[in-house]
Amino acid sequence: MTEKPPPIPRLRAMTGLAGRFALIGAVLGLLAGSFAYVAGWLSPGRLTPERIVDALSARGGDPVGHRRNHAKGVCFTGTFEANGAGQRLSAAPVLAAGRYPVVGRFAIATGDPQAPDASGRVRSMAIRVTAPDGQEWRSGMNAMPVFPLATPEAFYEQTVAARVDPATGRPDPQALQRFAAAHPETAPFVEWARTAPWTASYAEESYNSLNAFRFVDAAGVRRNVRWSMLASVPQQATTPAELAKLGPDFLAQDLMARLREAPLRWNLMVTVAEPGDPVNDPTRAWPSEREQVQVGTLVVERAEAEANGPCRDLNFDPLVLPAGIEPSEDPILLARSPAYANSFNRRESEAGHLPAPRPATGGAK
Ligand code: HEM
Repeated sequence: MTEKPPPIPRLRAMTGLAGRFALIGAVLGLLAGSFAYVAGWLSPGRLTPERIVDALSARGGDPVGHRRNHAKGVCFTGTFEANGAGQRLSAAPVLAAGRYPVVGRFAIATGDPQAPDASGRVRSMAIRVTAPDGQEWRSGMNAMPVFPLATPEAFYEQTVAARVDPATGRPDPQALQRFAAAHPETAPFVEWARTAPWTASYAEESYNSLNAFRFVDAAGVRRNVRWSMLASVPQQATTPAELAKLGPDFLAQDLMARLREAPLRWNLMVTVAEPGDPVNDPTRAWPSEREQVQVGTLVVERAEAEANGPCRDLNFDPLVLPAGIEPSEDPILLARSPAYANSFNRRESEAGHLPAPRPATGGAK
């Protein structure tokens, strides 16, 4: 039997090198494949954050330099005063009795940063509460009791159906009707939009998490919850026709006028689900008799125009949560985080179109 001569050192070095190149090539190929997968190139029909935000951007004119949804808003700063009652439900540091700084934003759910305020049926409050150890609780809440849709796919389809037809300046009514007929789950939201009073003030609205989350107490016990910021200013019902007479920007003007007189307060109420309550479907409200715990008060002290305000470069990603608060498996909630990141990346990279030059200190967050 003849033995194979050992490879000469140079050849051995080369085969070693070829092996390493092959490995690097394989790793690069895998990486490229994963990027292509995430970007949706391998399955053009798949719904990606990019496609959702493209659809939001295409409803009217693309709001370059602005949020692709809730594009018109105003920044605020204030304090969350936790009373400690929330600690029974969650070990989150911002629920331990104490006062924590807040940066927030009120907005209307529109794709147009110049939309007249009277056109905004859905108003919102977003907050970032920071604990002394740096942990943050970010939350985006809307002033309606339920969300219209239960899946990101339905959200996407509705956004496409609501696209403004350049010929008429309005969405195609037939496309909207077809969408509504195919989505009976929108009924509770539609009923709210038809019957709930319109108000002339962000201060008169209460704001709801709509998605469910999980509170984890110090012993590791998990409970399904939703939360609401309850207004302390009574509602004064008005009509869209009356609101239109107040000019396009009455919401920010009203907020600033009120804050020149005194701070504004909202009570943070946590609602605890019972077994069987729908946790992964924000179109369905929970029964009104569920346990509610008031865990603190949001005190809004100061409002500033968004153009150069402290909320402009913030992403109120609802999955930035402190230890003690976890997401549910609600597909809408899980789709929000990557869509907000995509919208955030677009607007932050459109520096020339930002509402005002970026301040010298402090970048995007
Ligand atoms: C699949 C469902 C949803 C999608 C794709 C979506 C998408 C978006 C996007 C892209 C933004 C702009 C983010 C940014 O540039 O910072 C936004 C803002 C916002 N969304 Fe949603 N959203 C969804 C569902 C919801 C739900 C269920 C709520 C519940 C309350 C909500 C509340 C808000 C609020 C409050 C803002 C404004 C945040 C701010 O003031 O910066 N969204 N949404």
